Amino acid sequence: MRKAFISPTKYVQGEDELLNLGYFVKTFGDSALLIAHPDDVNRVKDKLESTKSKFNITLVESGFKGECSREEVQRLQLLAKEHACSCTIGLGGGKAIDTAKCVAEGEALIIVPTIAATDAPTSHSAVMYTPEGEFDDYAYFKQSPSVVMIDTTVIAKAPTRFLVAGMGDALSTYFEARATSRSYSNVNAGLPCGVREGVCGPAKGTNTALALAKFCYETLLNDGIQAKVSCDNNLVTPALENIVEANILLSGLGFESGGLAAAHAIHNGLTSLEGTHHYFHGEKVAFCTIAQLVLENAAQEELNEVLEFCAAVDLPVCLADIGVDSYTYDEILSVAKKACIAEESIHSMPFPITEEAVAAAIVVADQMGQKFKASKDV
Ligand SMILES: NC(=O)c1ccc[n+]([C@@H]2O[C@H](COP(=O)([O-])OP(=O)(O)OC[C@H]3O[C@@H](n4cnc5c(N)ncnc54)[C@H](O)[C@@H]3O)[C@@H](O)[C@H]2O)c1
Ligand SMILES: [Zn+2]
Repeated sequence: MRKAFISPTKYVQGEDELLNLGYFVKTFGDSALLIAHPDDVNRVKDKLESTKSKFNITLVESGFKGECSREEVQRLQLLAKEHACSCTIGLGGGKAIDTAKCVAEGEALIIVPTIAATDAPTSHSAVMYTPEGEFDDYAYFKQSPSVVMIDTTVIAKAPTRFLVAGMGDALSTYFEARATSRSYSNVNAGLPCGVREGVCGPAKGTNTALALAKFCYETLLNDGIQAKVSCDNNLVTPALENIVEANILLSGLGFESGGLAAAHAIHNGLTSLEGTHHYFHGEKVAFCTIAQLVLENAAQEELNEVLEFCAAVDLPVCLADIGVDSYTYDEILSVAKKACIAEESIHSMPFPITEEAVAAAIVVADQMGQKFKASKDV
């Protein structure tokens, strides 16, 4: 059986790690294109100035506009060429990071997340949008980033809601990898080699990736609550460090090499409900994890464990928690239809999928979440 595993060449995290950025730039040359929103640059301005002068490098600021679109990628690639930059840096949230991946096209790329809200940093893929923010396409590159470096002091100072959303994204990782492994479905780590070009065929997940995904879930249960309190107080603690690692490294390796299944497909389906648009990716994924557990009729004990965790760290457990206060069955069926299109990862579940079964799982997950909340209120 053909299996694949993919990861960044180097992952490093620590307090004030940003001060070492110049060292990593220097391994490629003397200058880097800095893809970052001006607000995010300002947040870490002192550290950037310090590393620039210590390592004698130039950072070409790009005024990133905030969306990973074809137009923005083209503009930034021209800028990199004009300034003959030796490498690309993506600094900020998932959108700046994905844009940097598109600009670098798998070469000489340093990723510096300033929030731990998604598992985008380590992956060799990017999600592209139109300049207006509508989904456009997925892009896959020949390699993952060369370096992923995380300054935990910066993450601890960012609003806690980002860290908690990252826990929501990481929450689905084990359950989706487990489903993918049970169905022997293909994983993203096998892309783009083969599948698109027809060269060497798709690949299944490794035992390694499944073990990392499981450890990701265990870390959330062990350290999630304390990490949230640490972030509320802008402090770095071992628990916060463990959660940063879980949200970014374990979840990133887990989803790319372990596989996605129902939770992320239902998340994509939910974009058809306007109310959800104001919520973060990971917040929606948390509810969708509950929906996947209902869809696969997971043990009640497991469902309760996930509900307890979500409630403890303030992640959504029902549709009202992600902006959907009321709905009709037809609206939920249209979410399910979108989640079930042929290309979606929901077909990695280890049993045949119907739109009606998915709609039922969403409604029942919502009811379970509401009941759980009500039981906590009394
Ligand atoms: N490629 C992948 O593998 C992958 C995986 C998951 C998500 N994604 C993509 O990631 C994107 C979502 O990422 P996101 O949730 O990080 O959103 P985002 O990139 O839009 O960032 C959210 C906001 O936080 C701000 N920000 C960054 N650092 C900050 C800090 N320290 N303090 C305060 N604010 C700060 C950003 O400027 C931005 O305004 C989506 O486009 C999604 O498709 C990609
Ligand atoms: Zn995700």
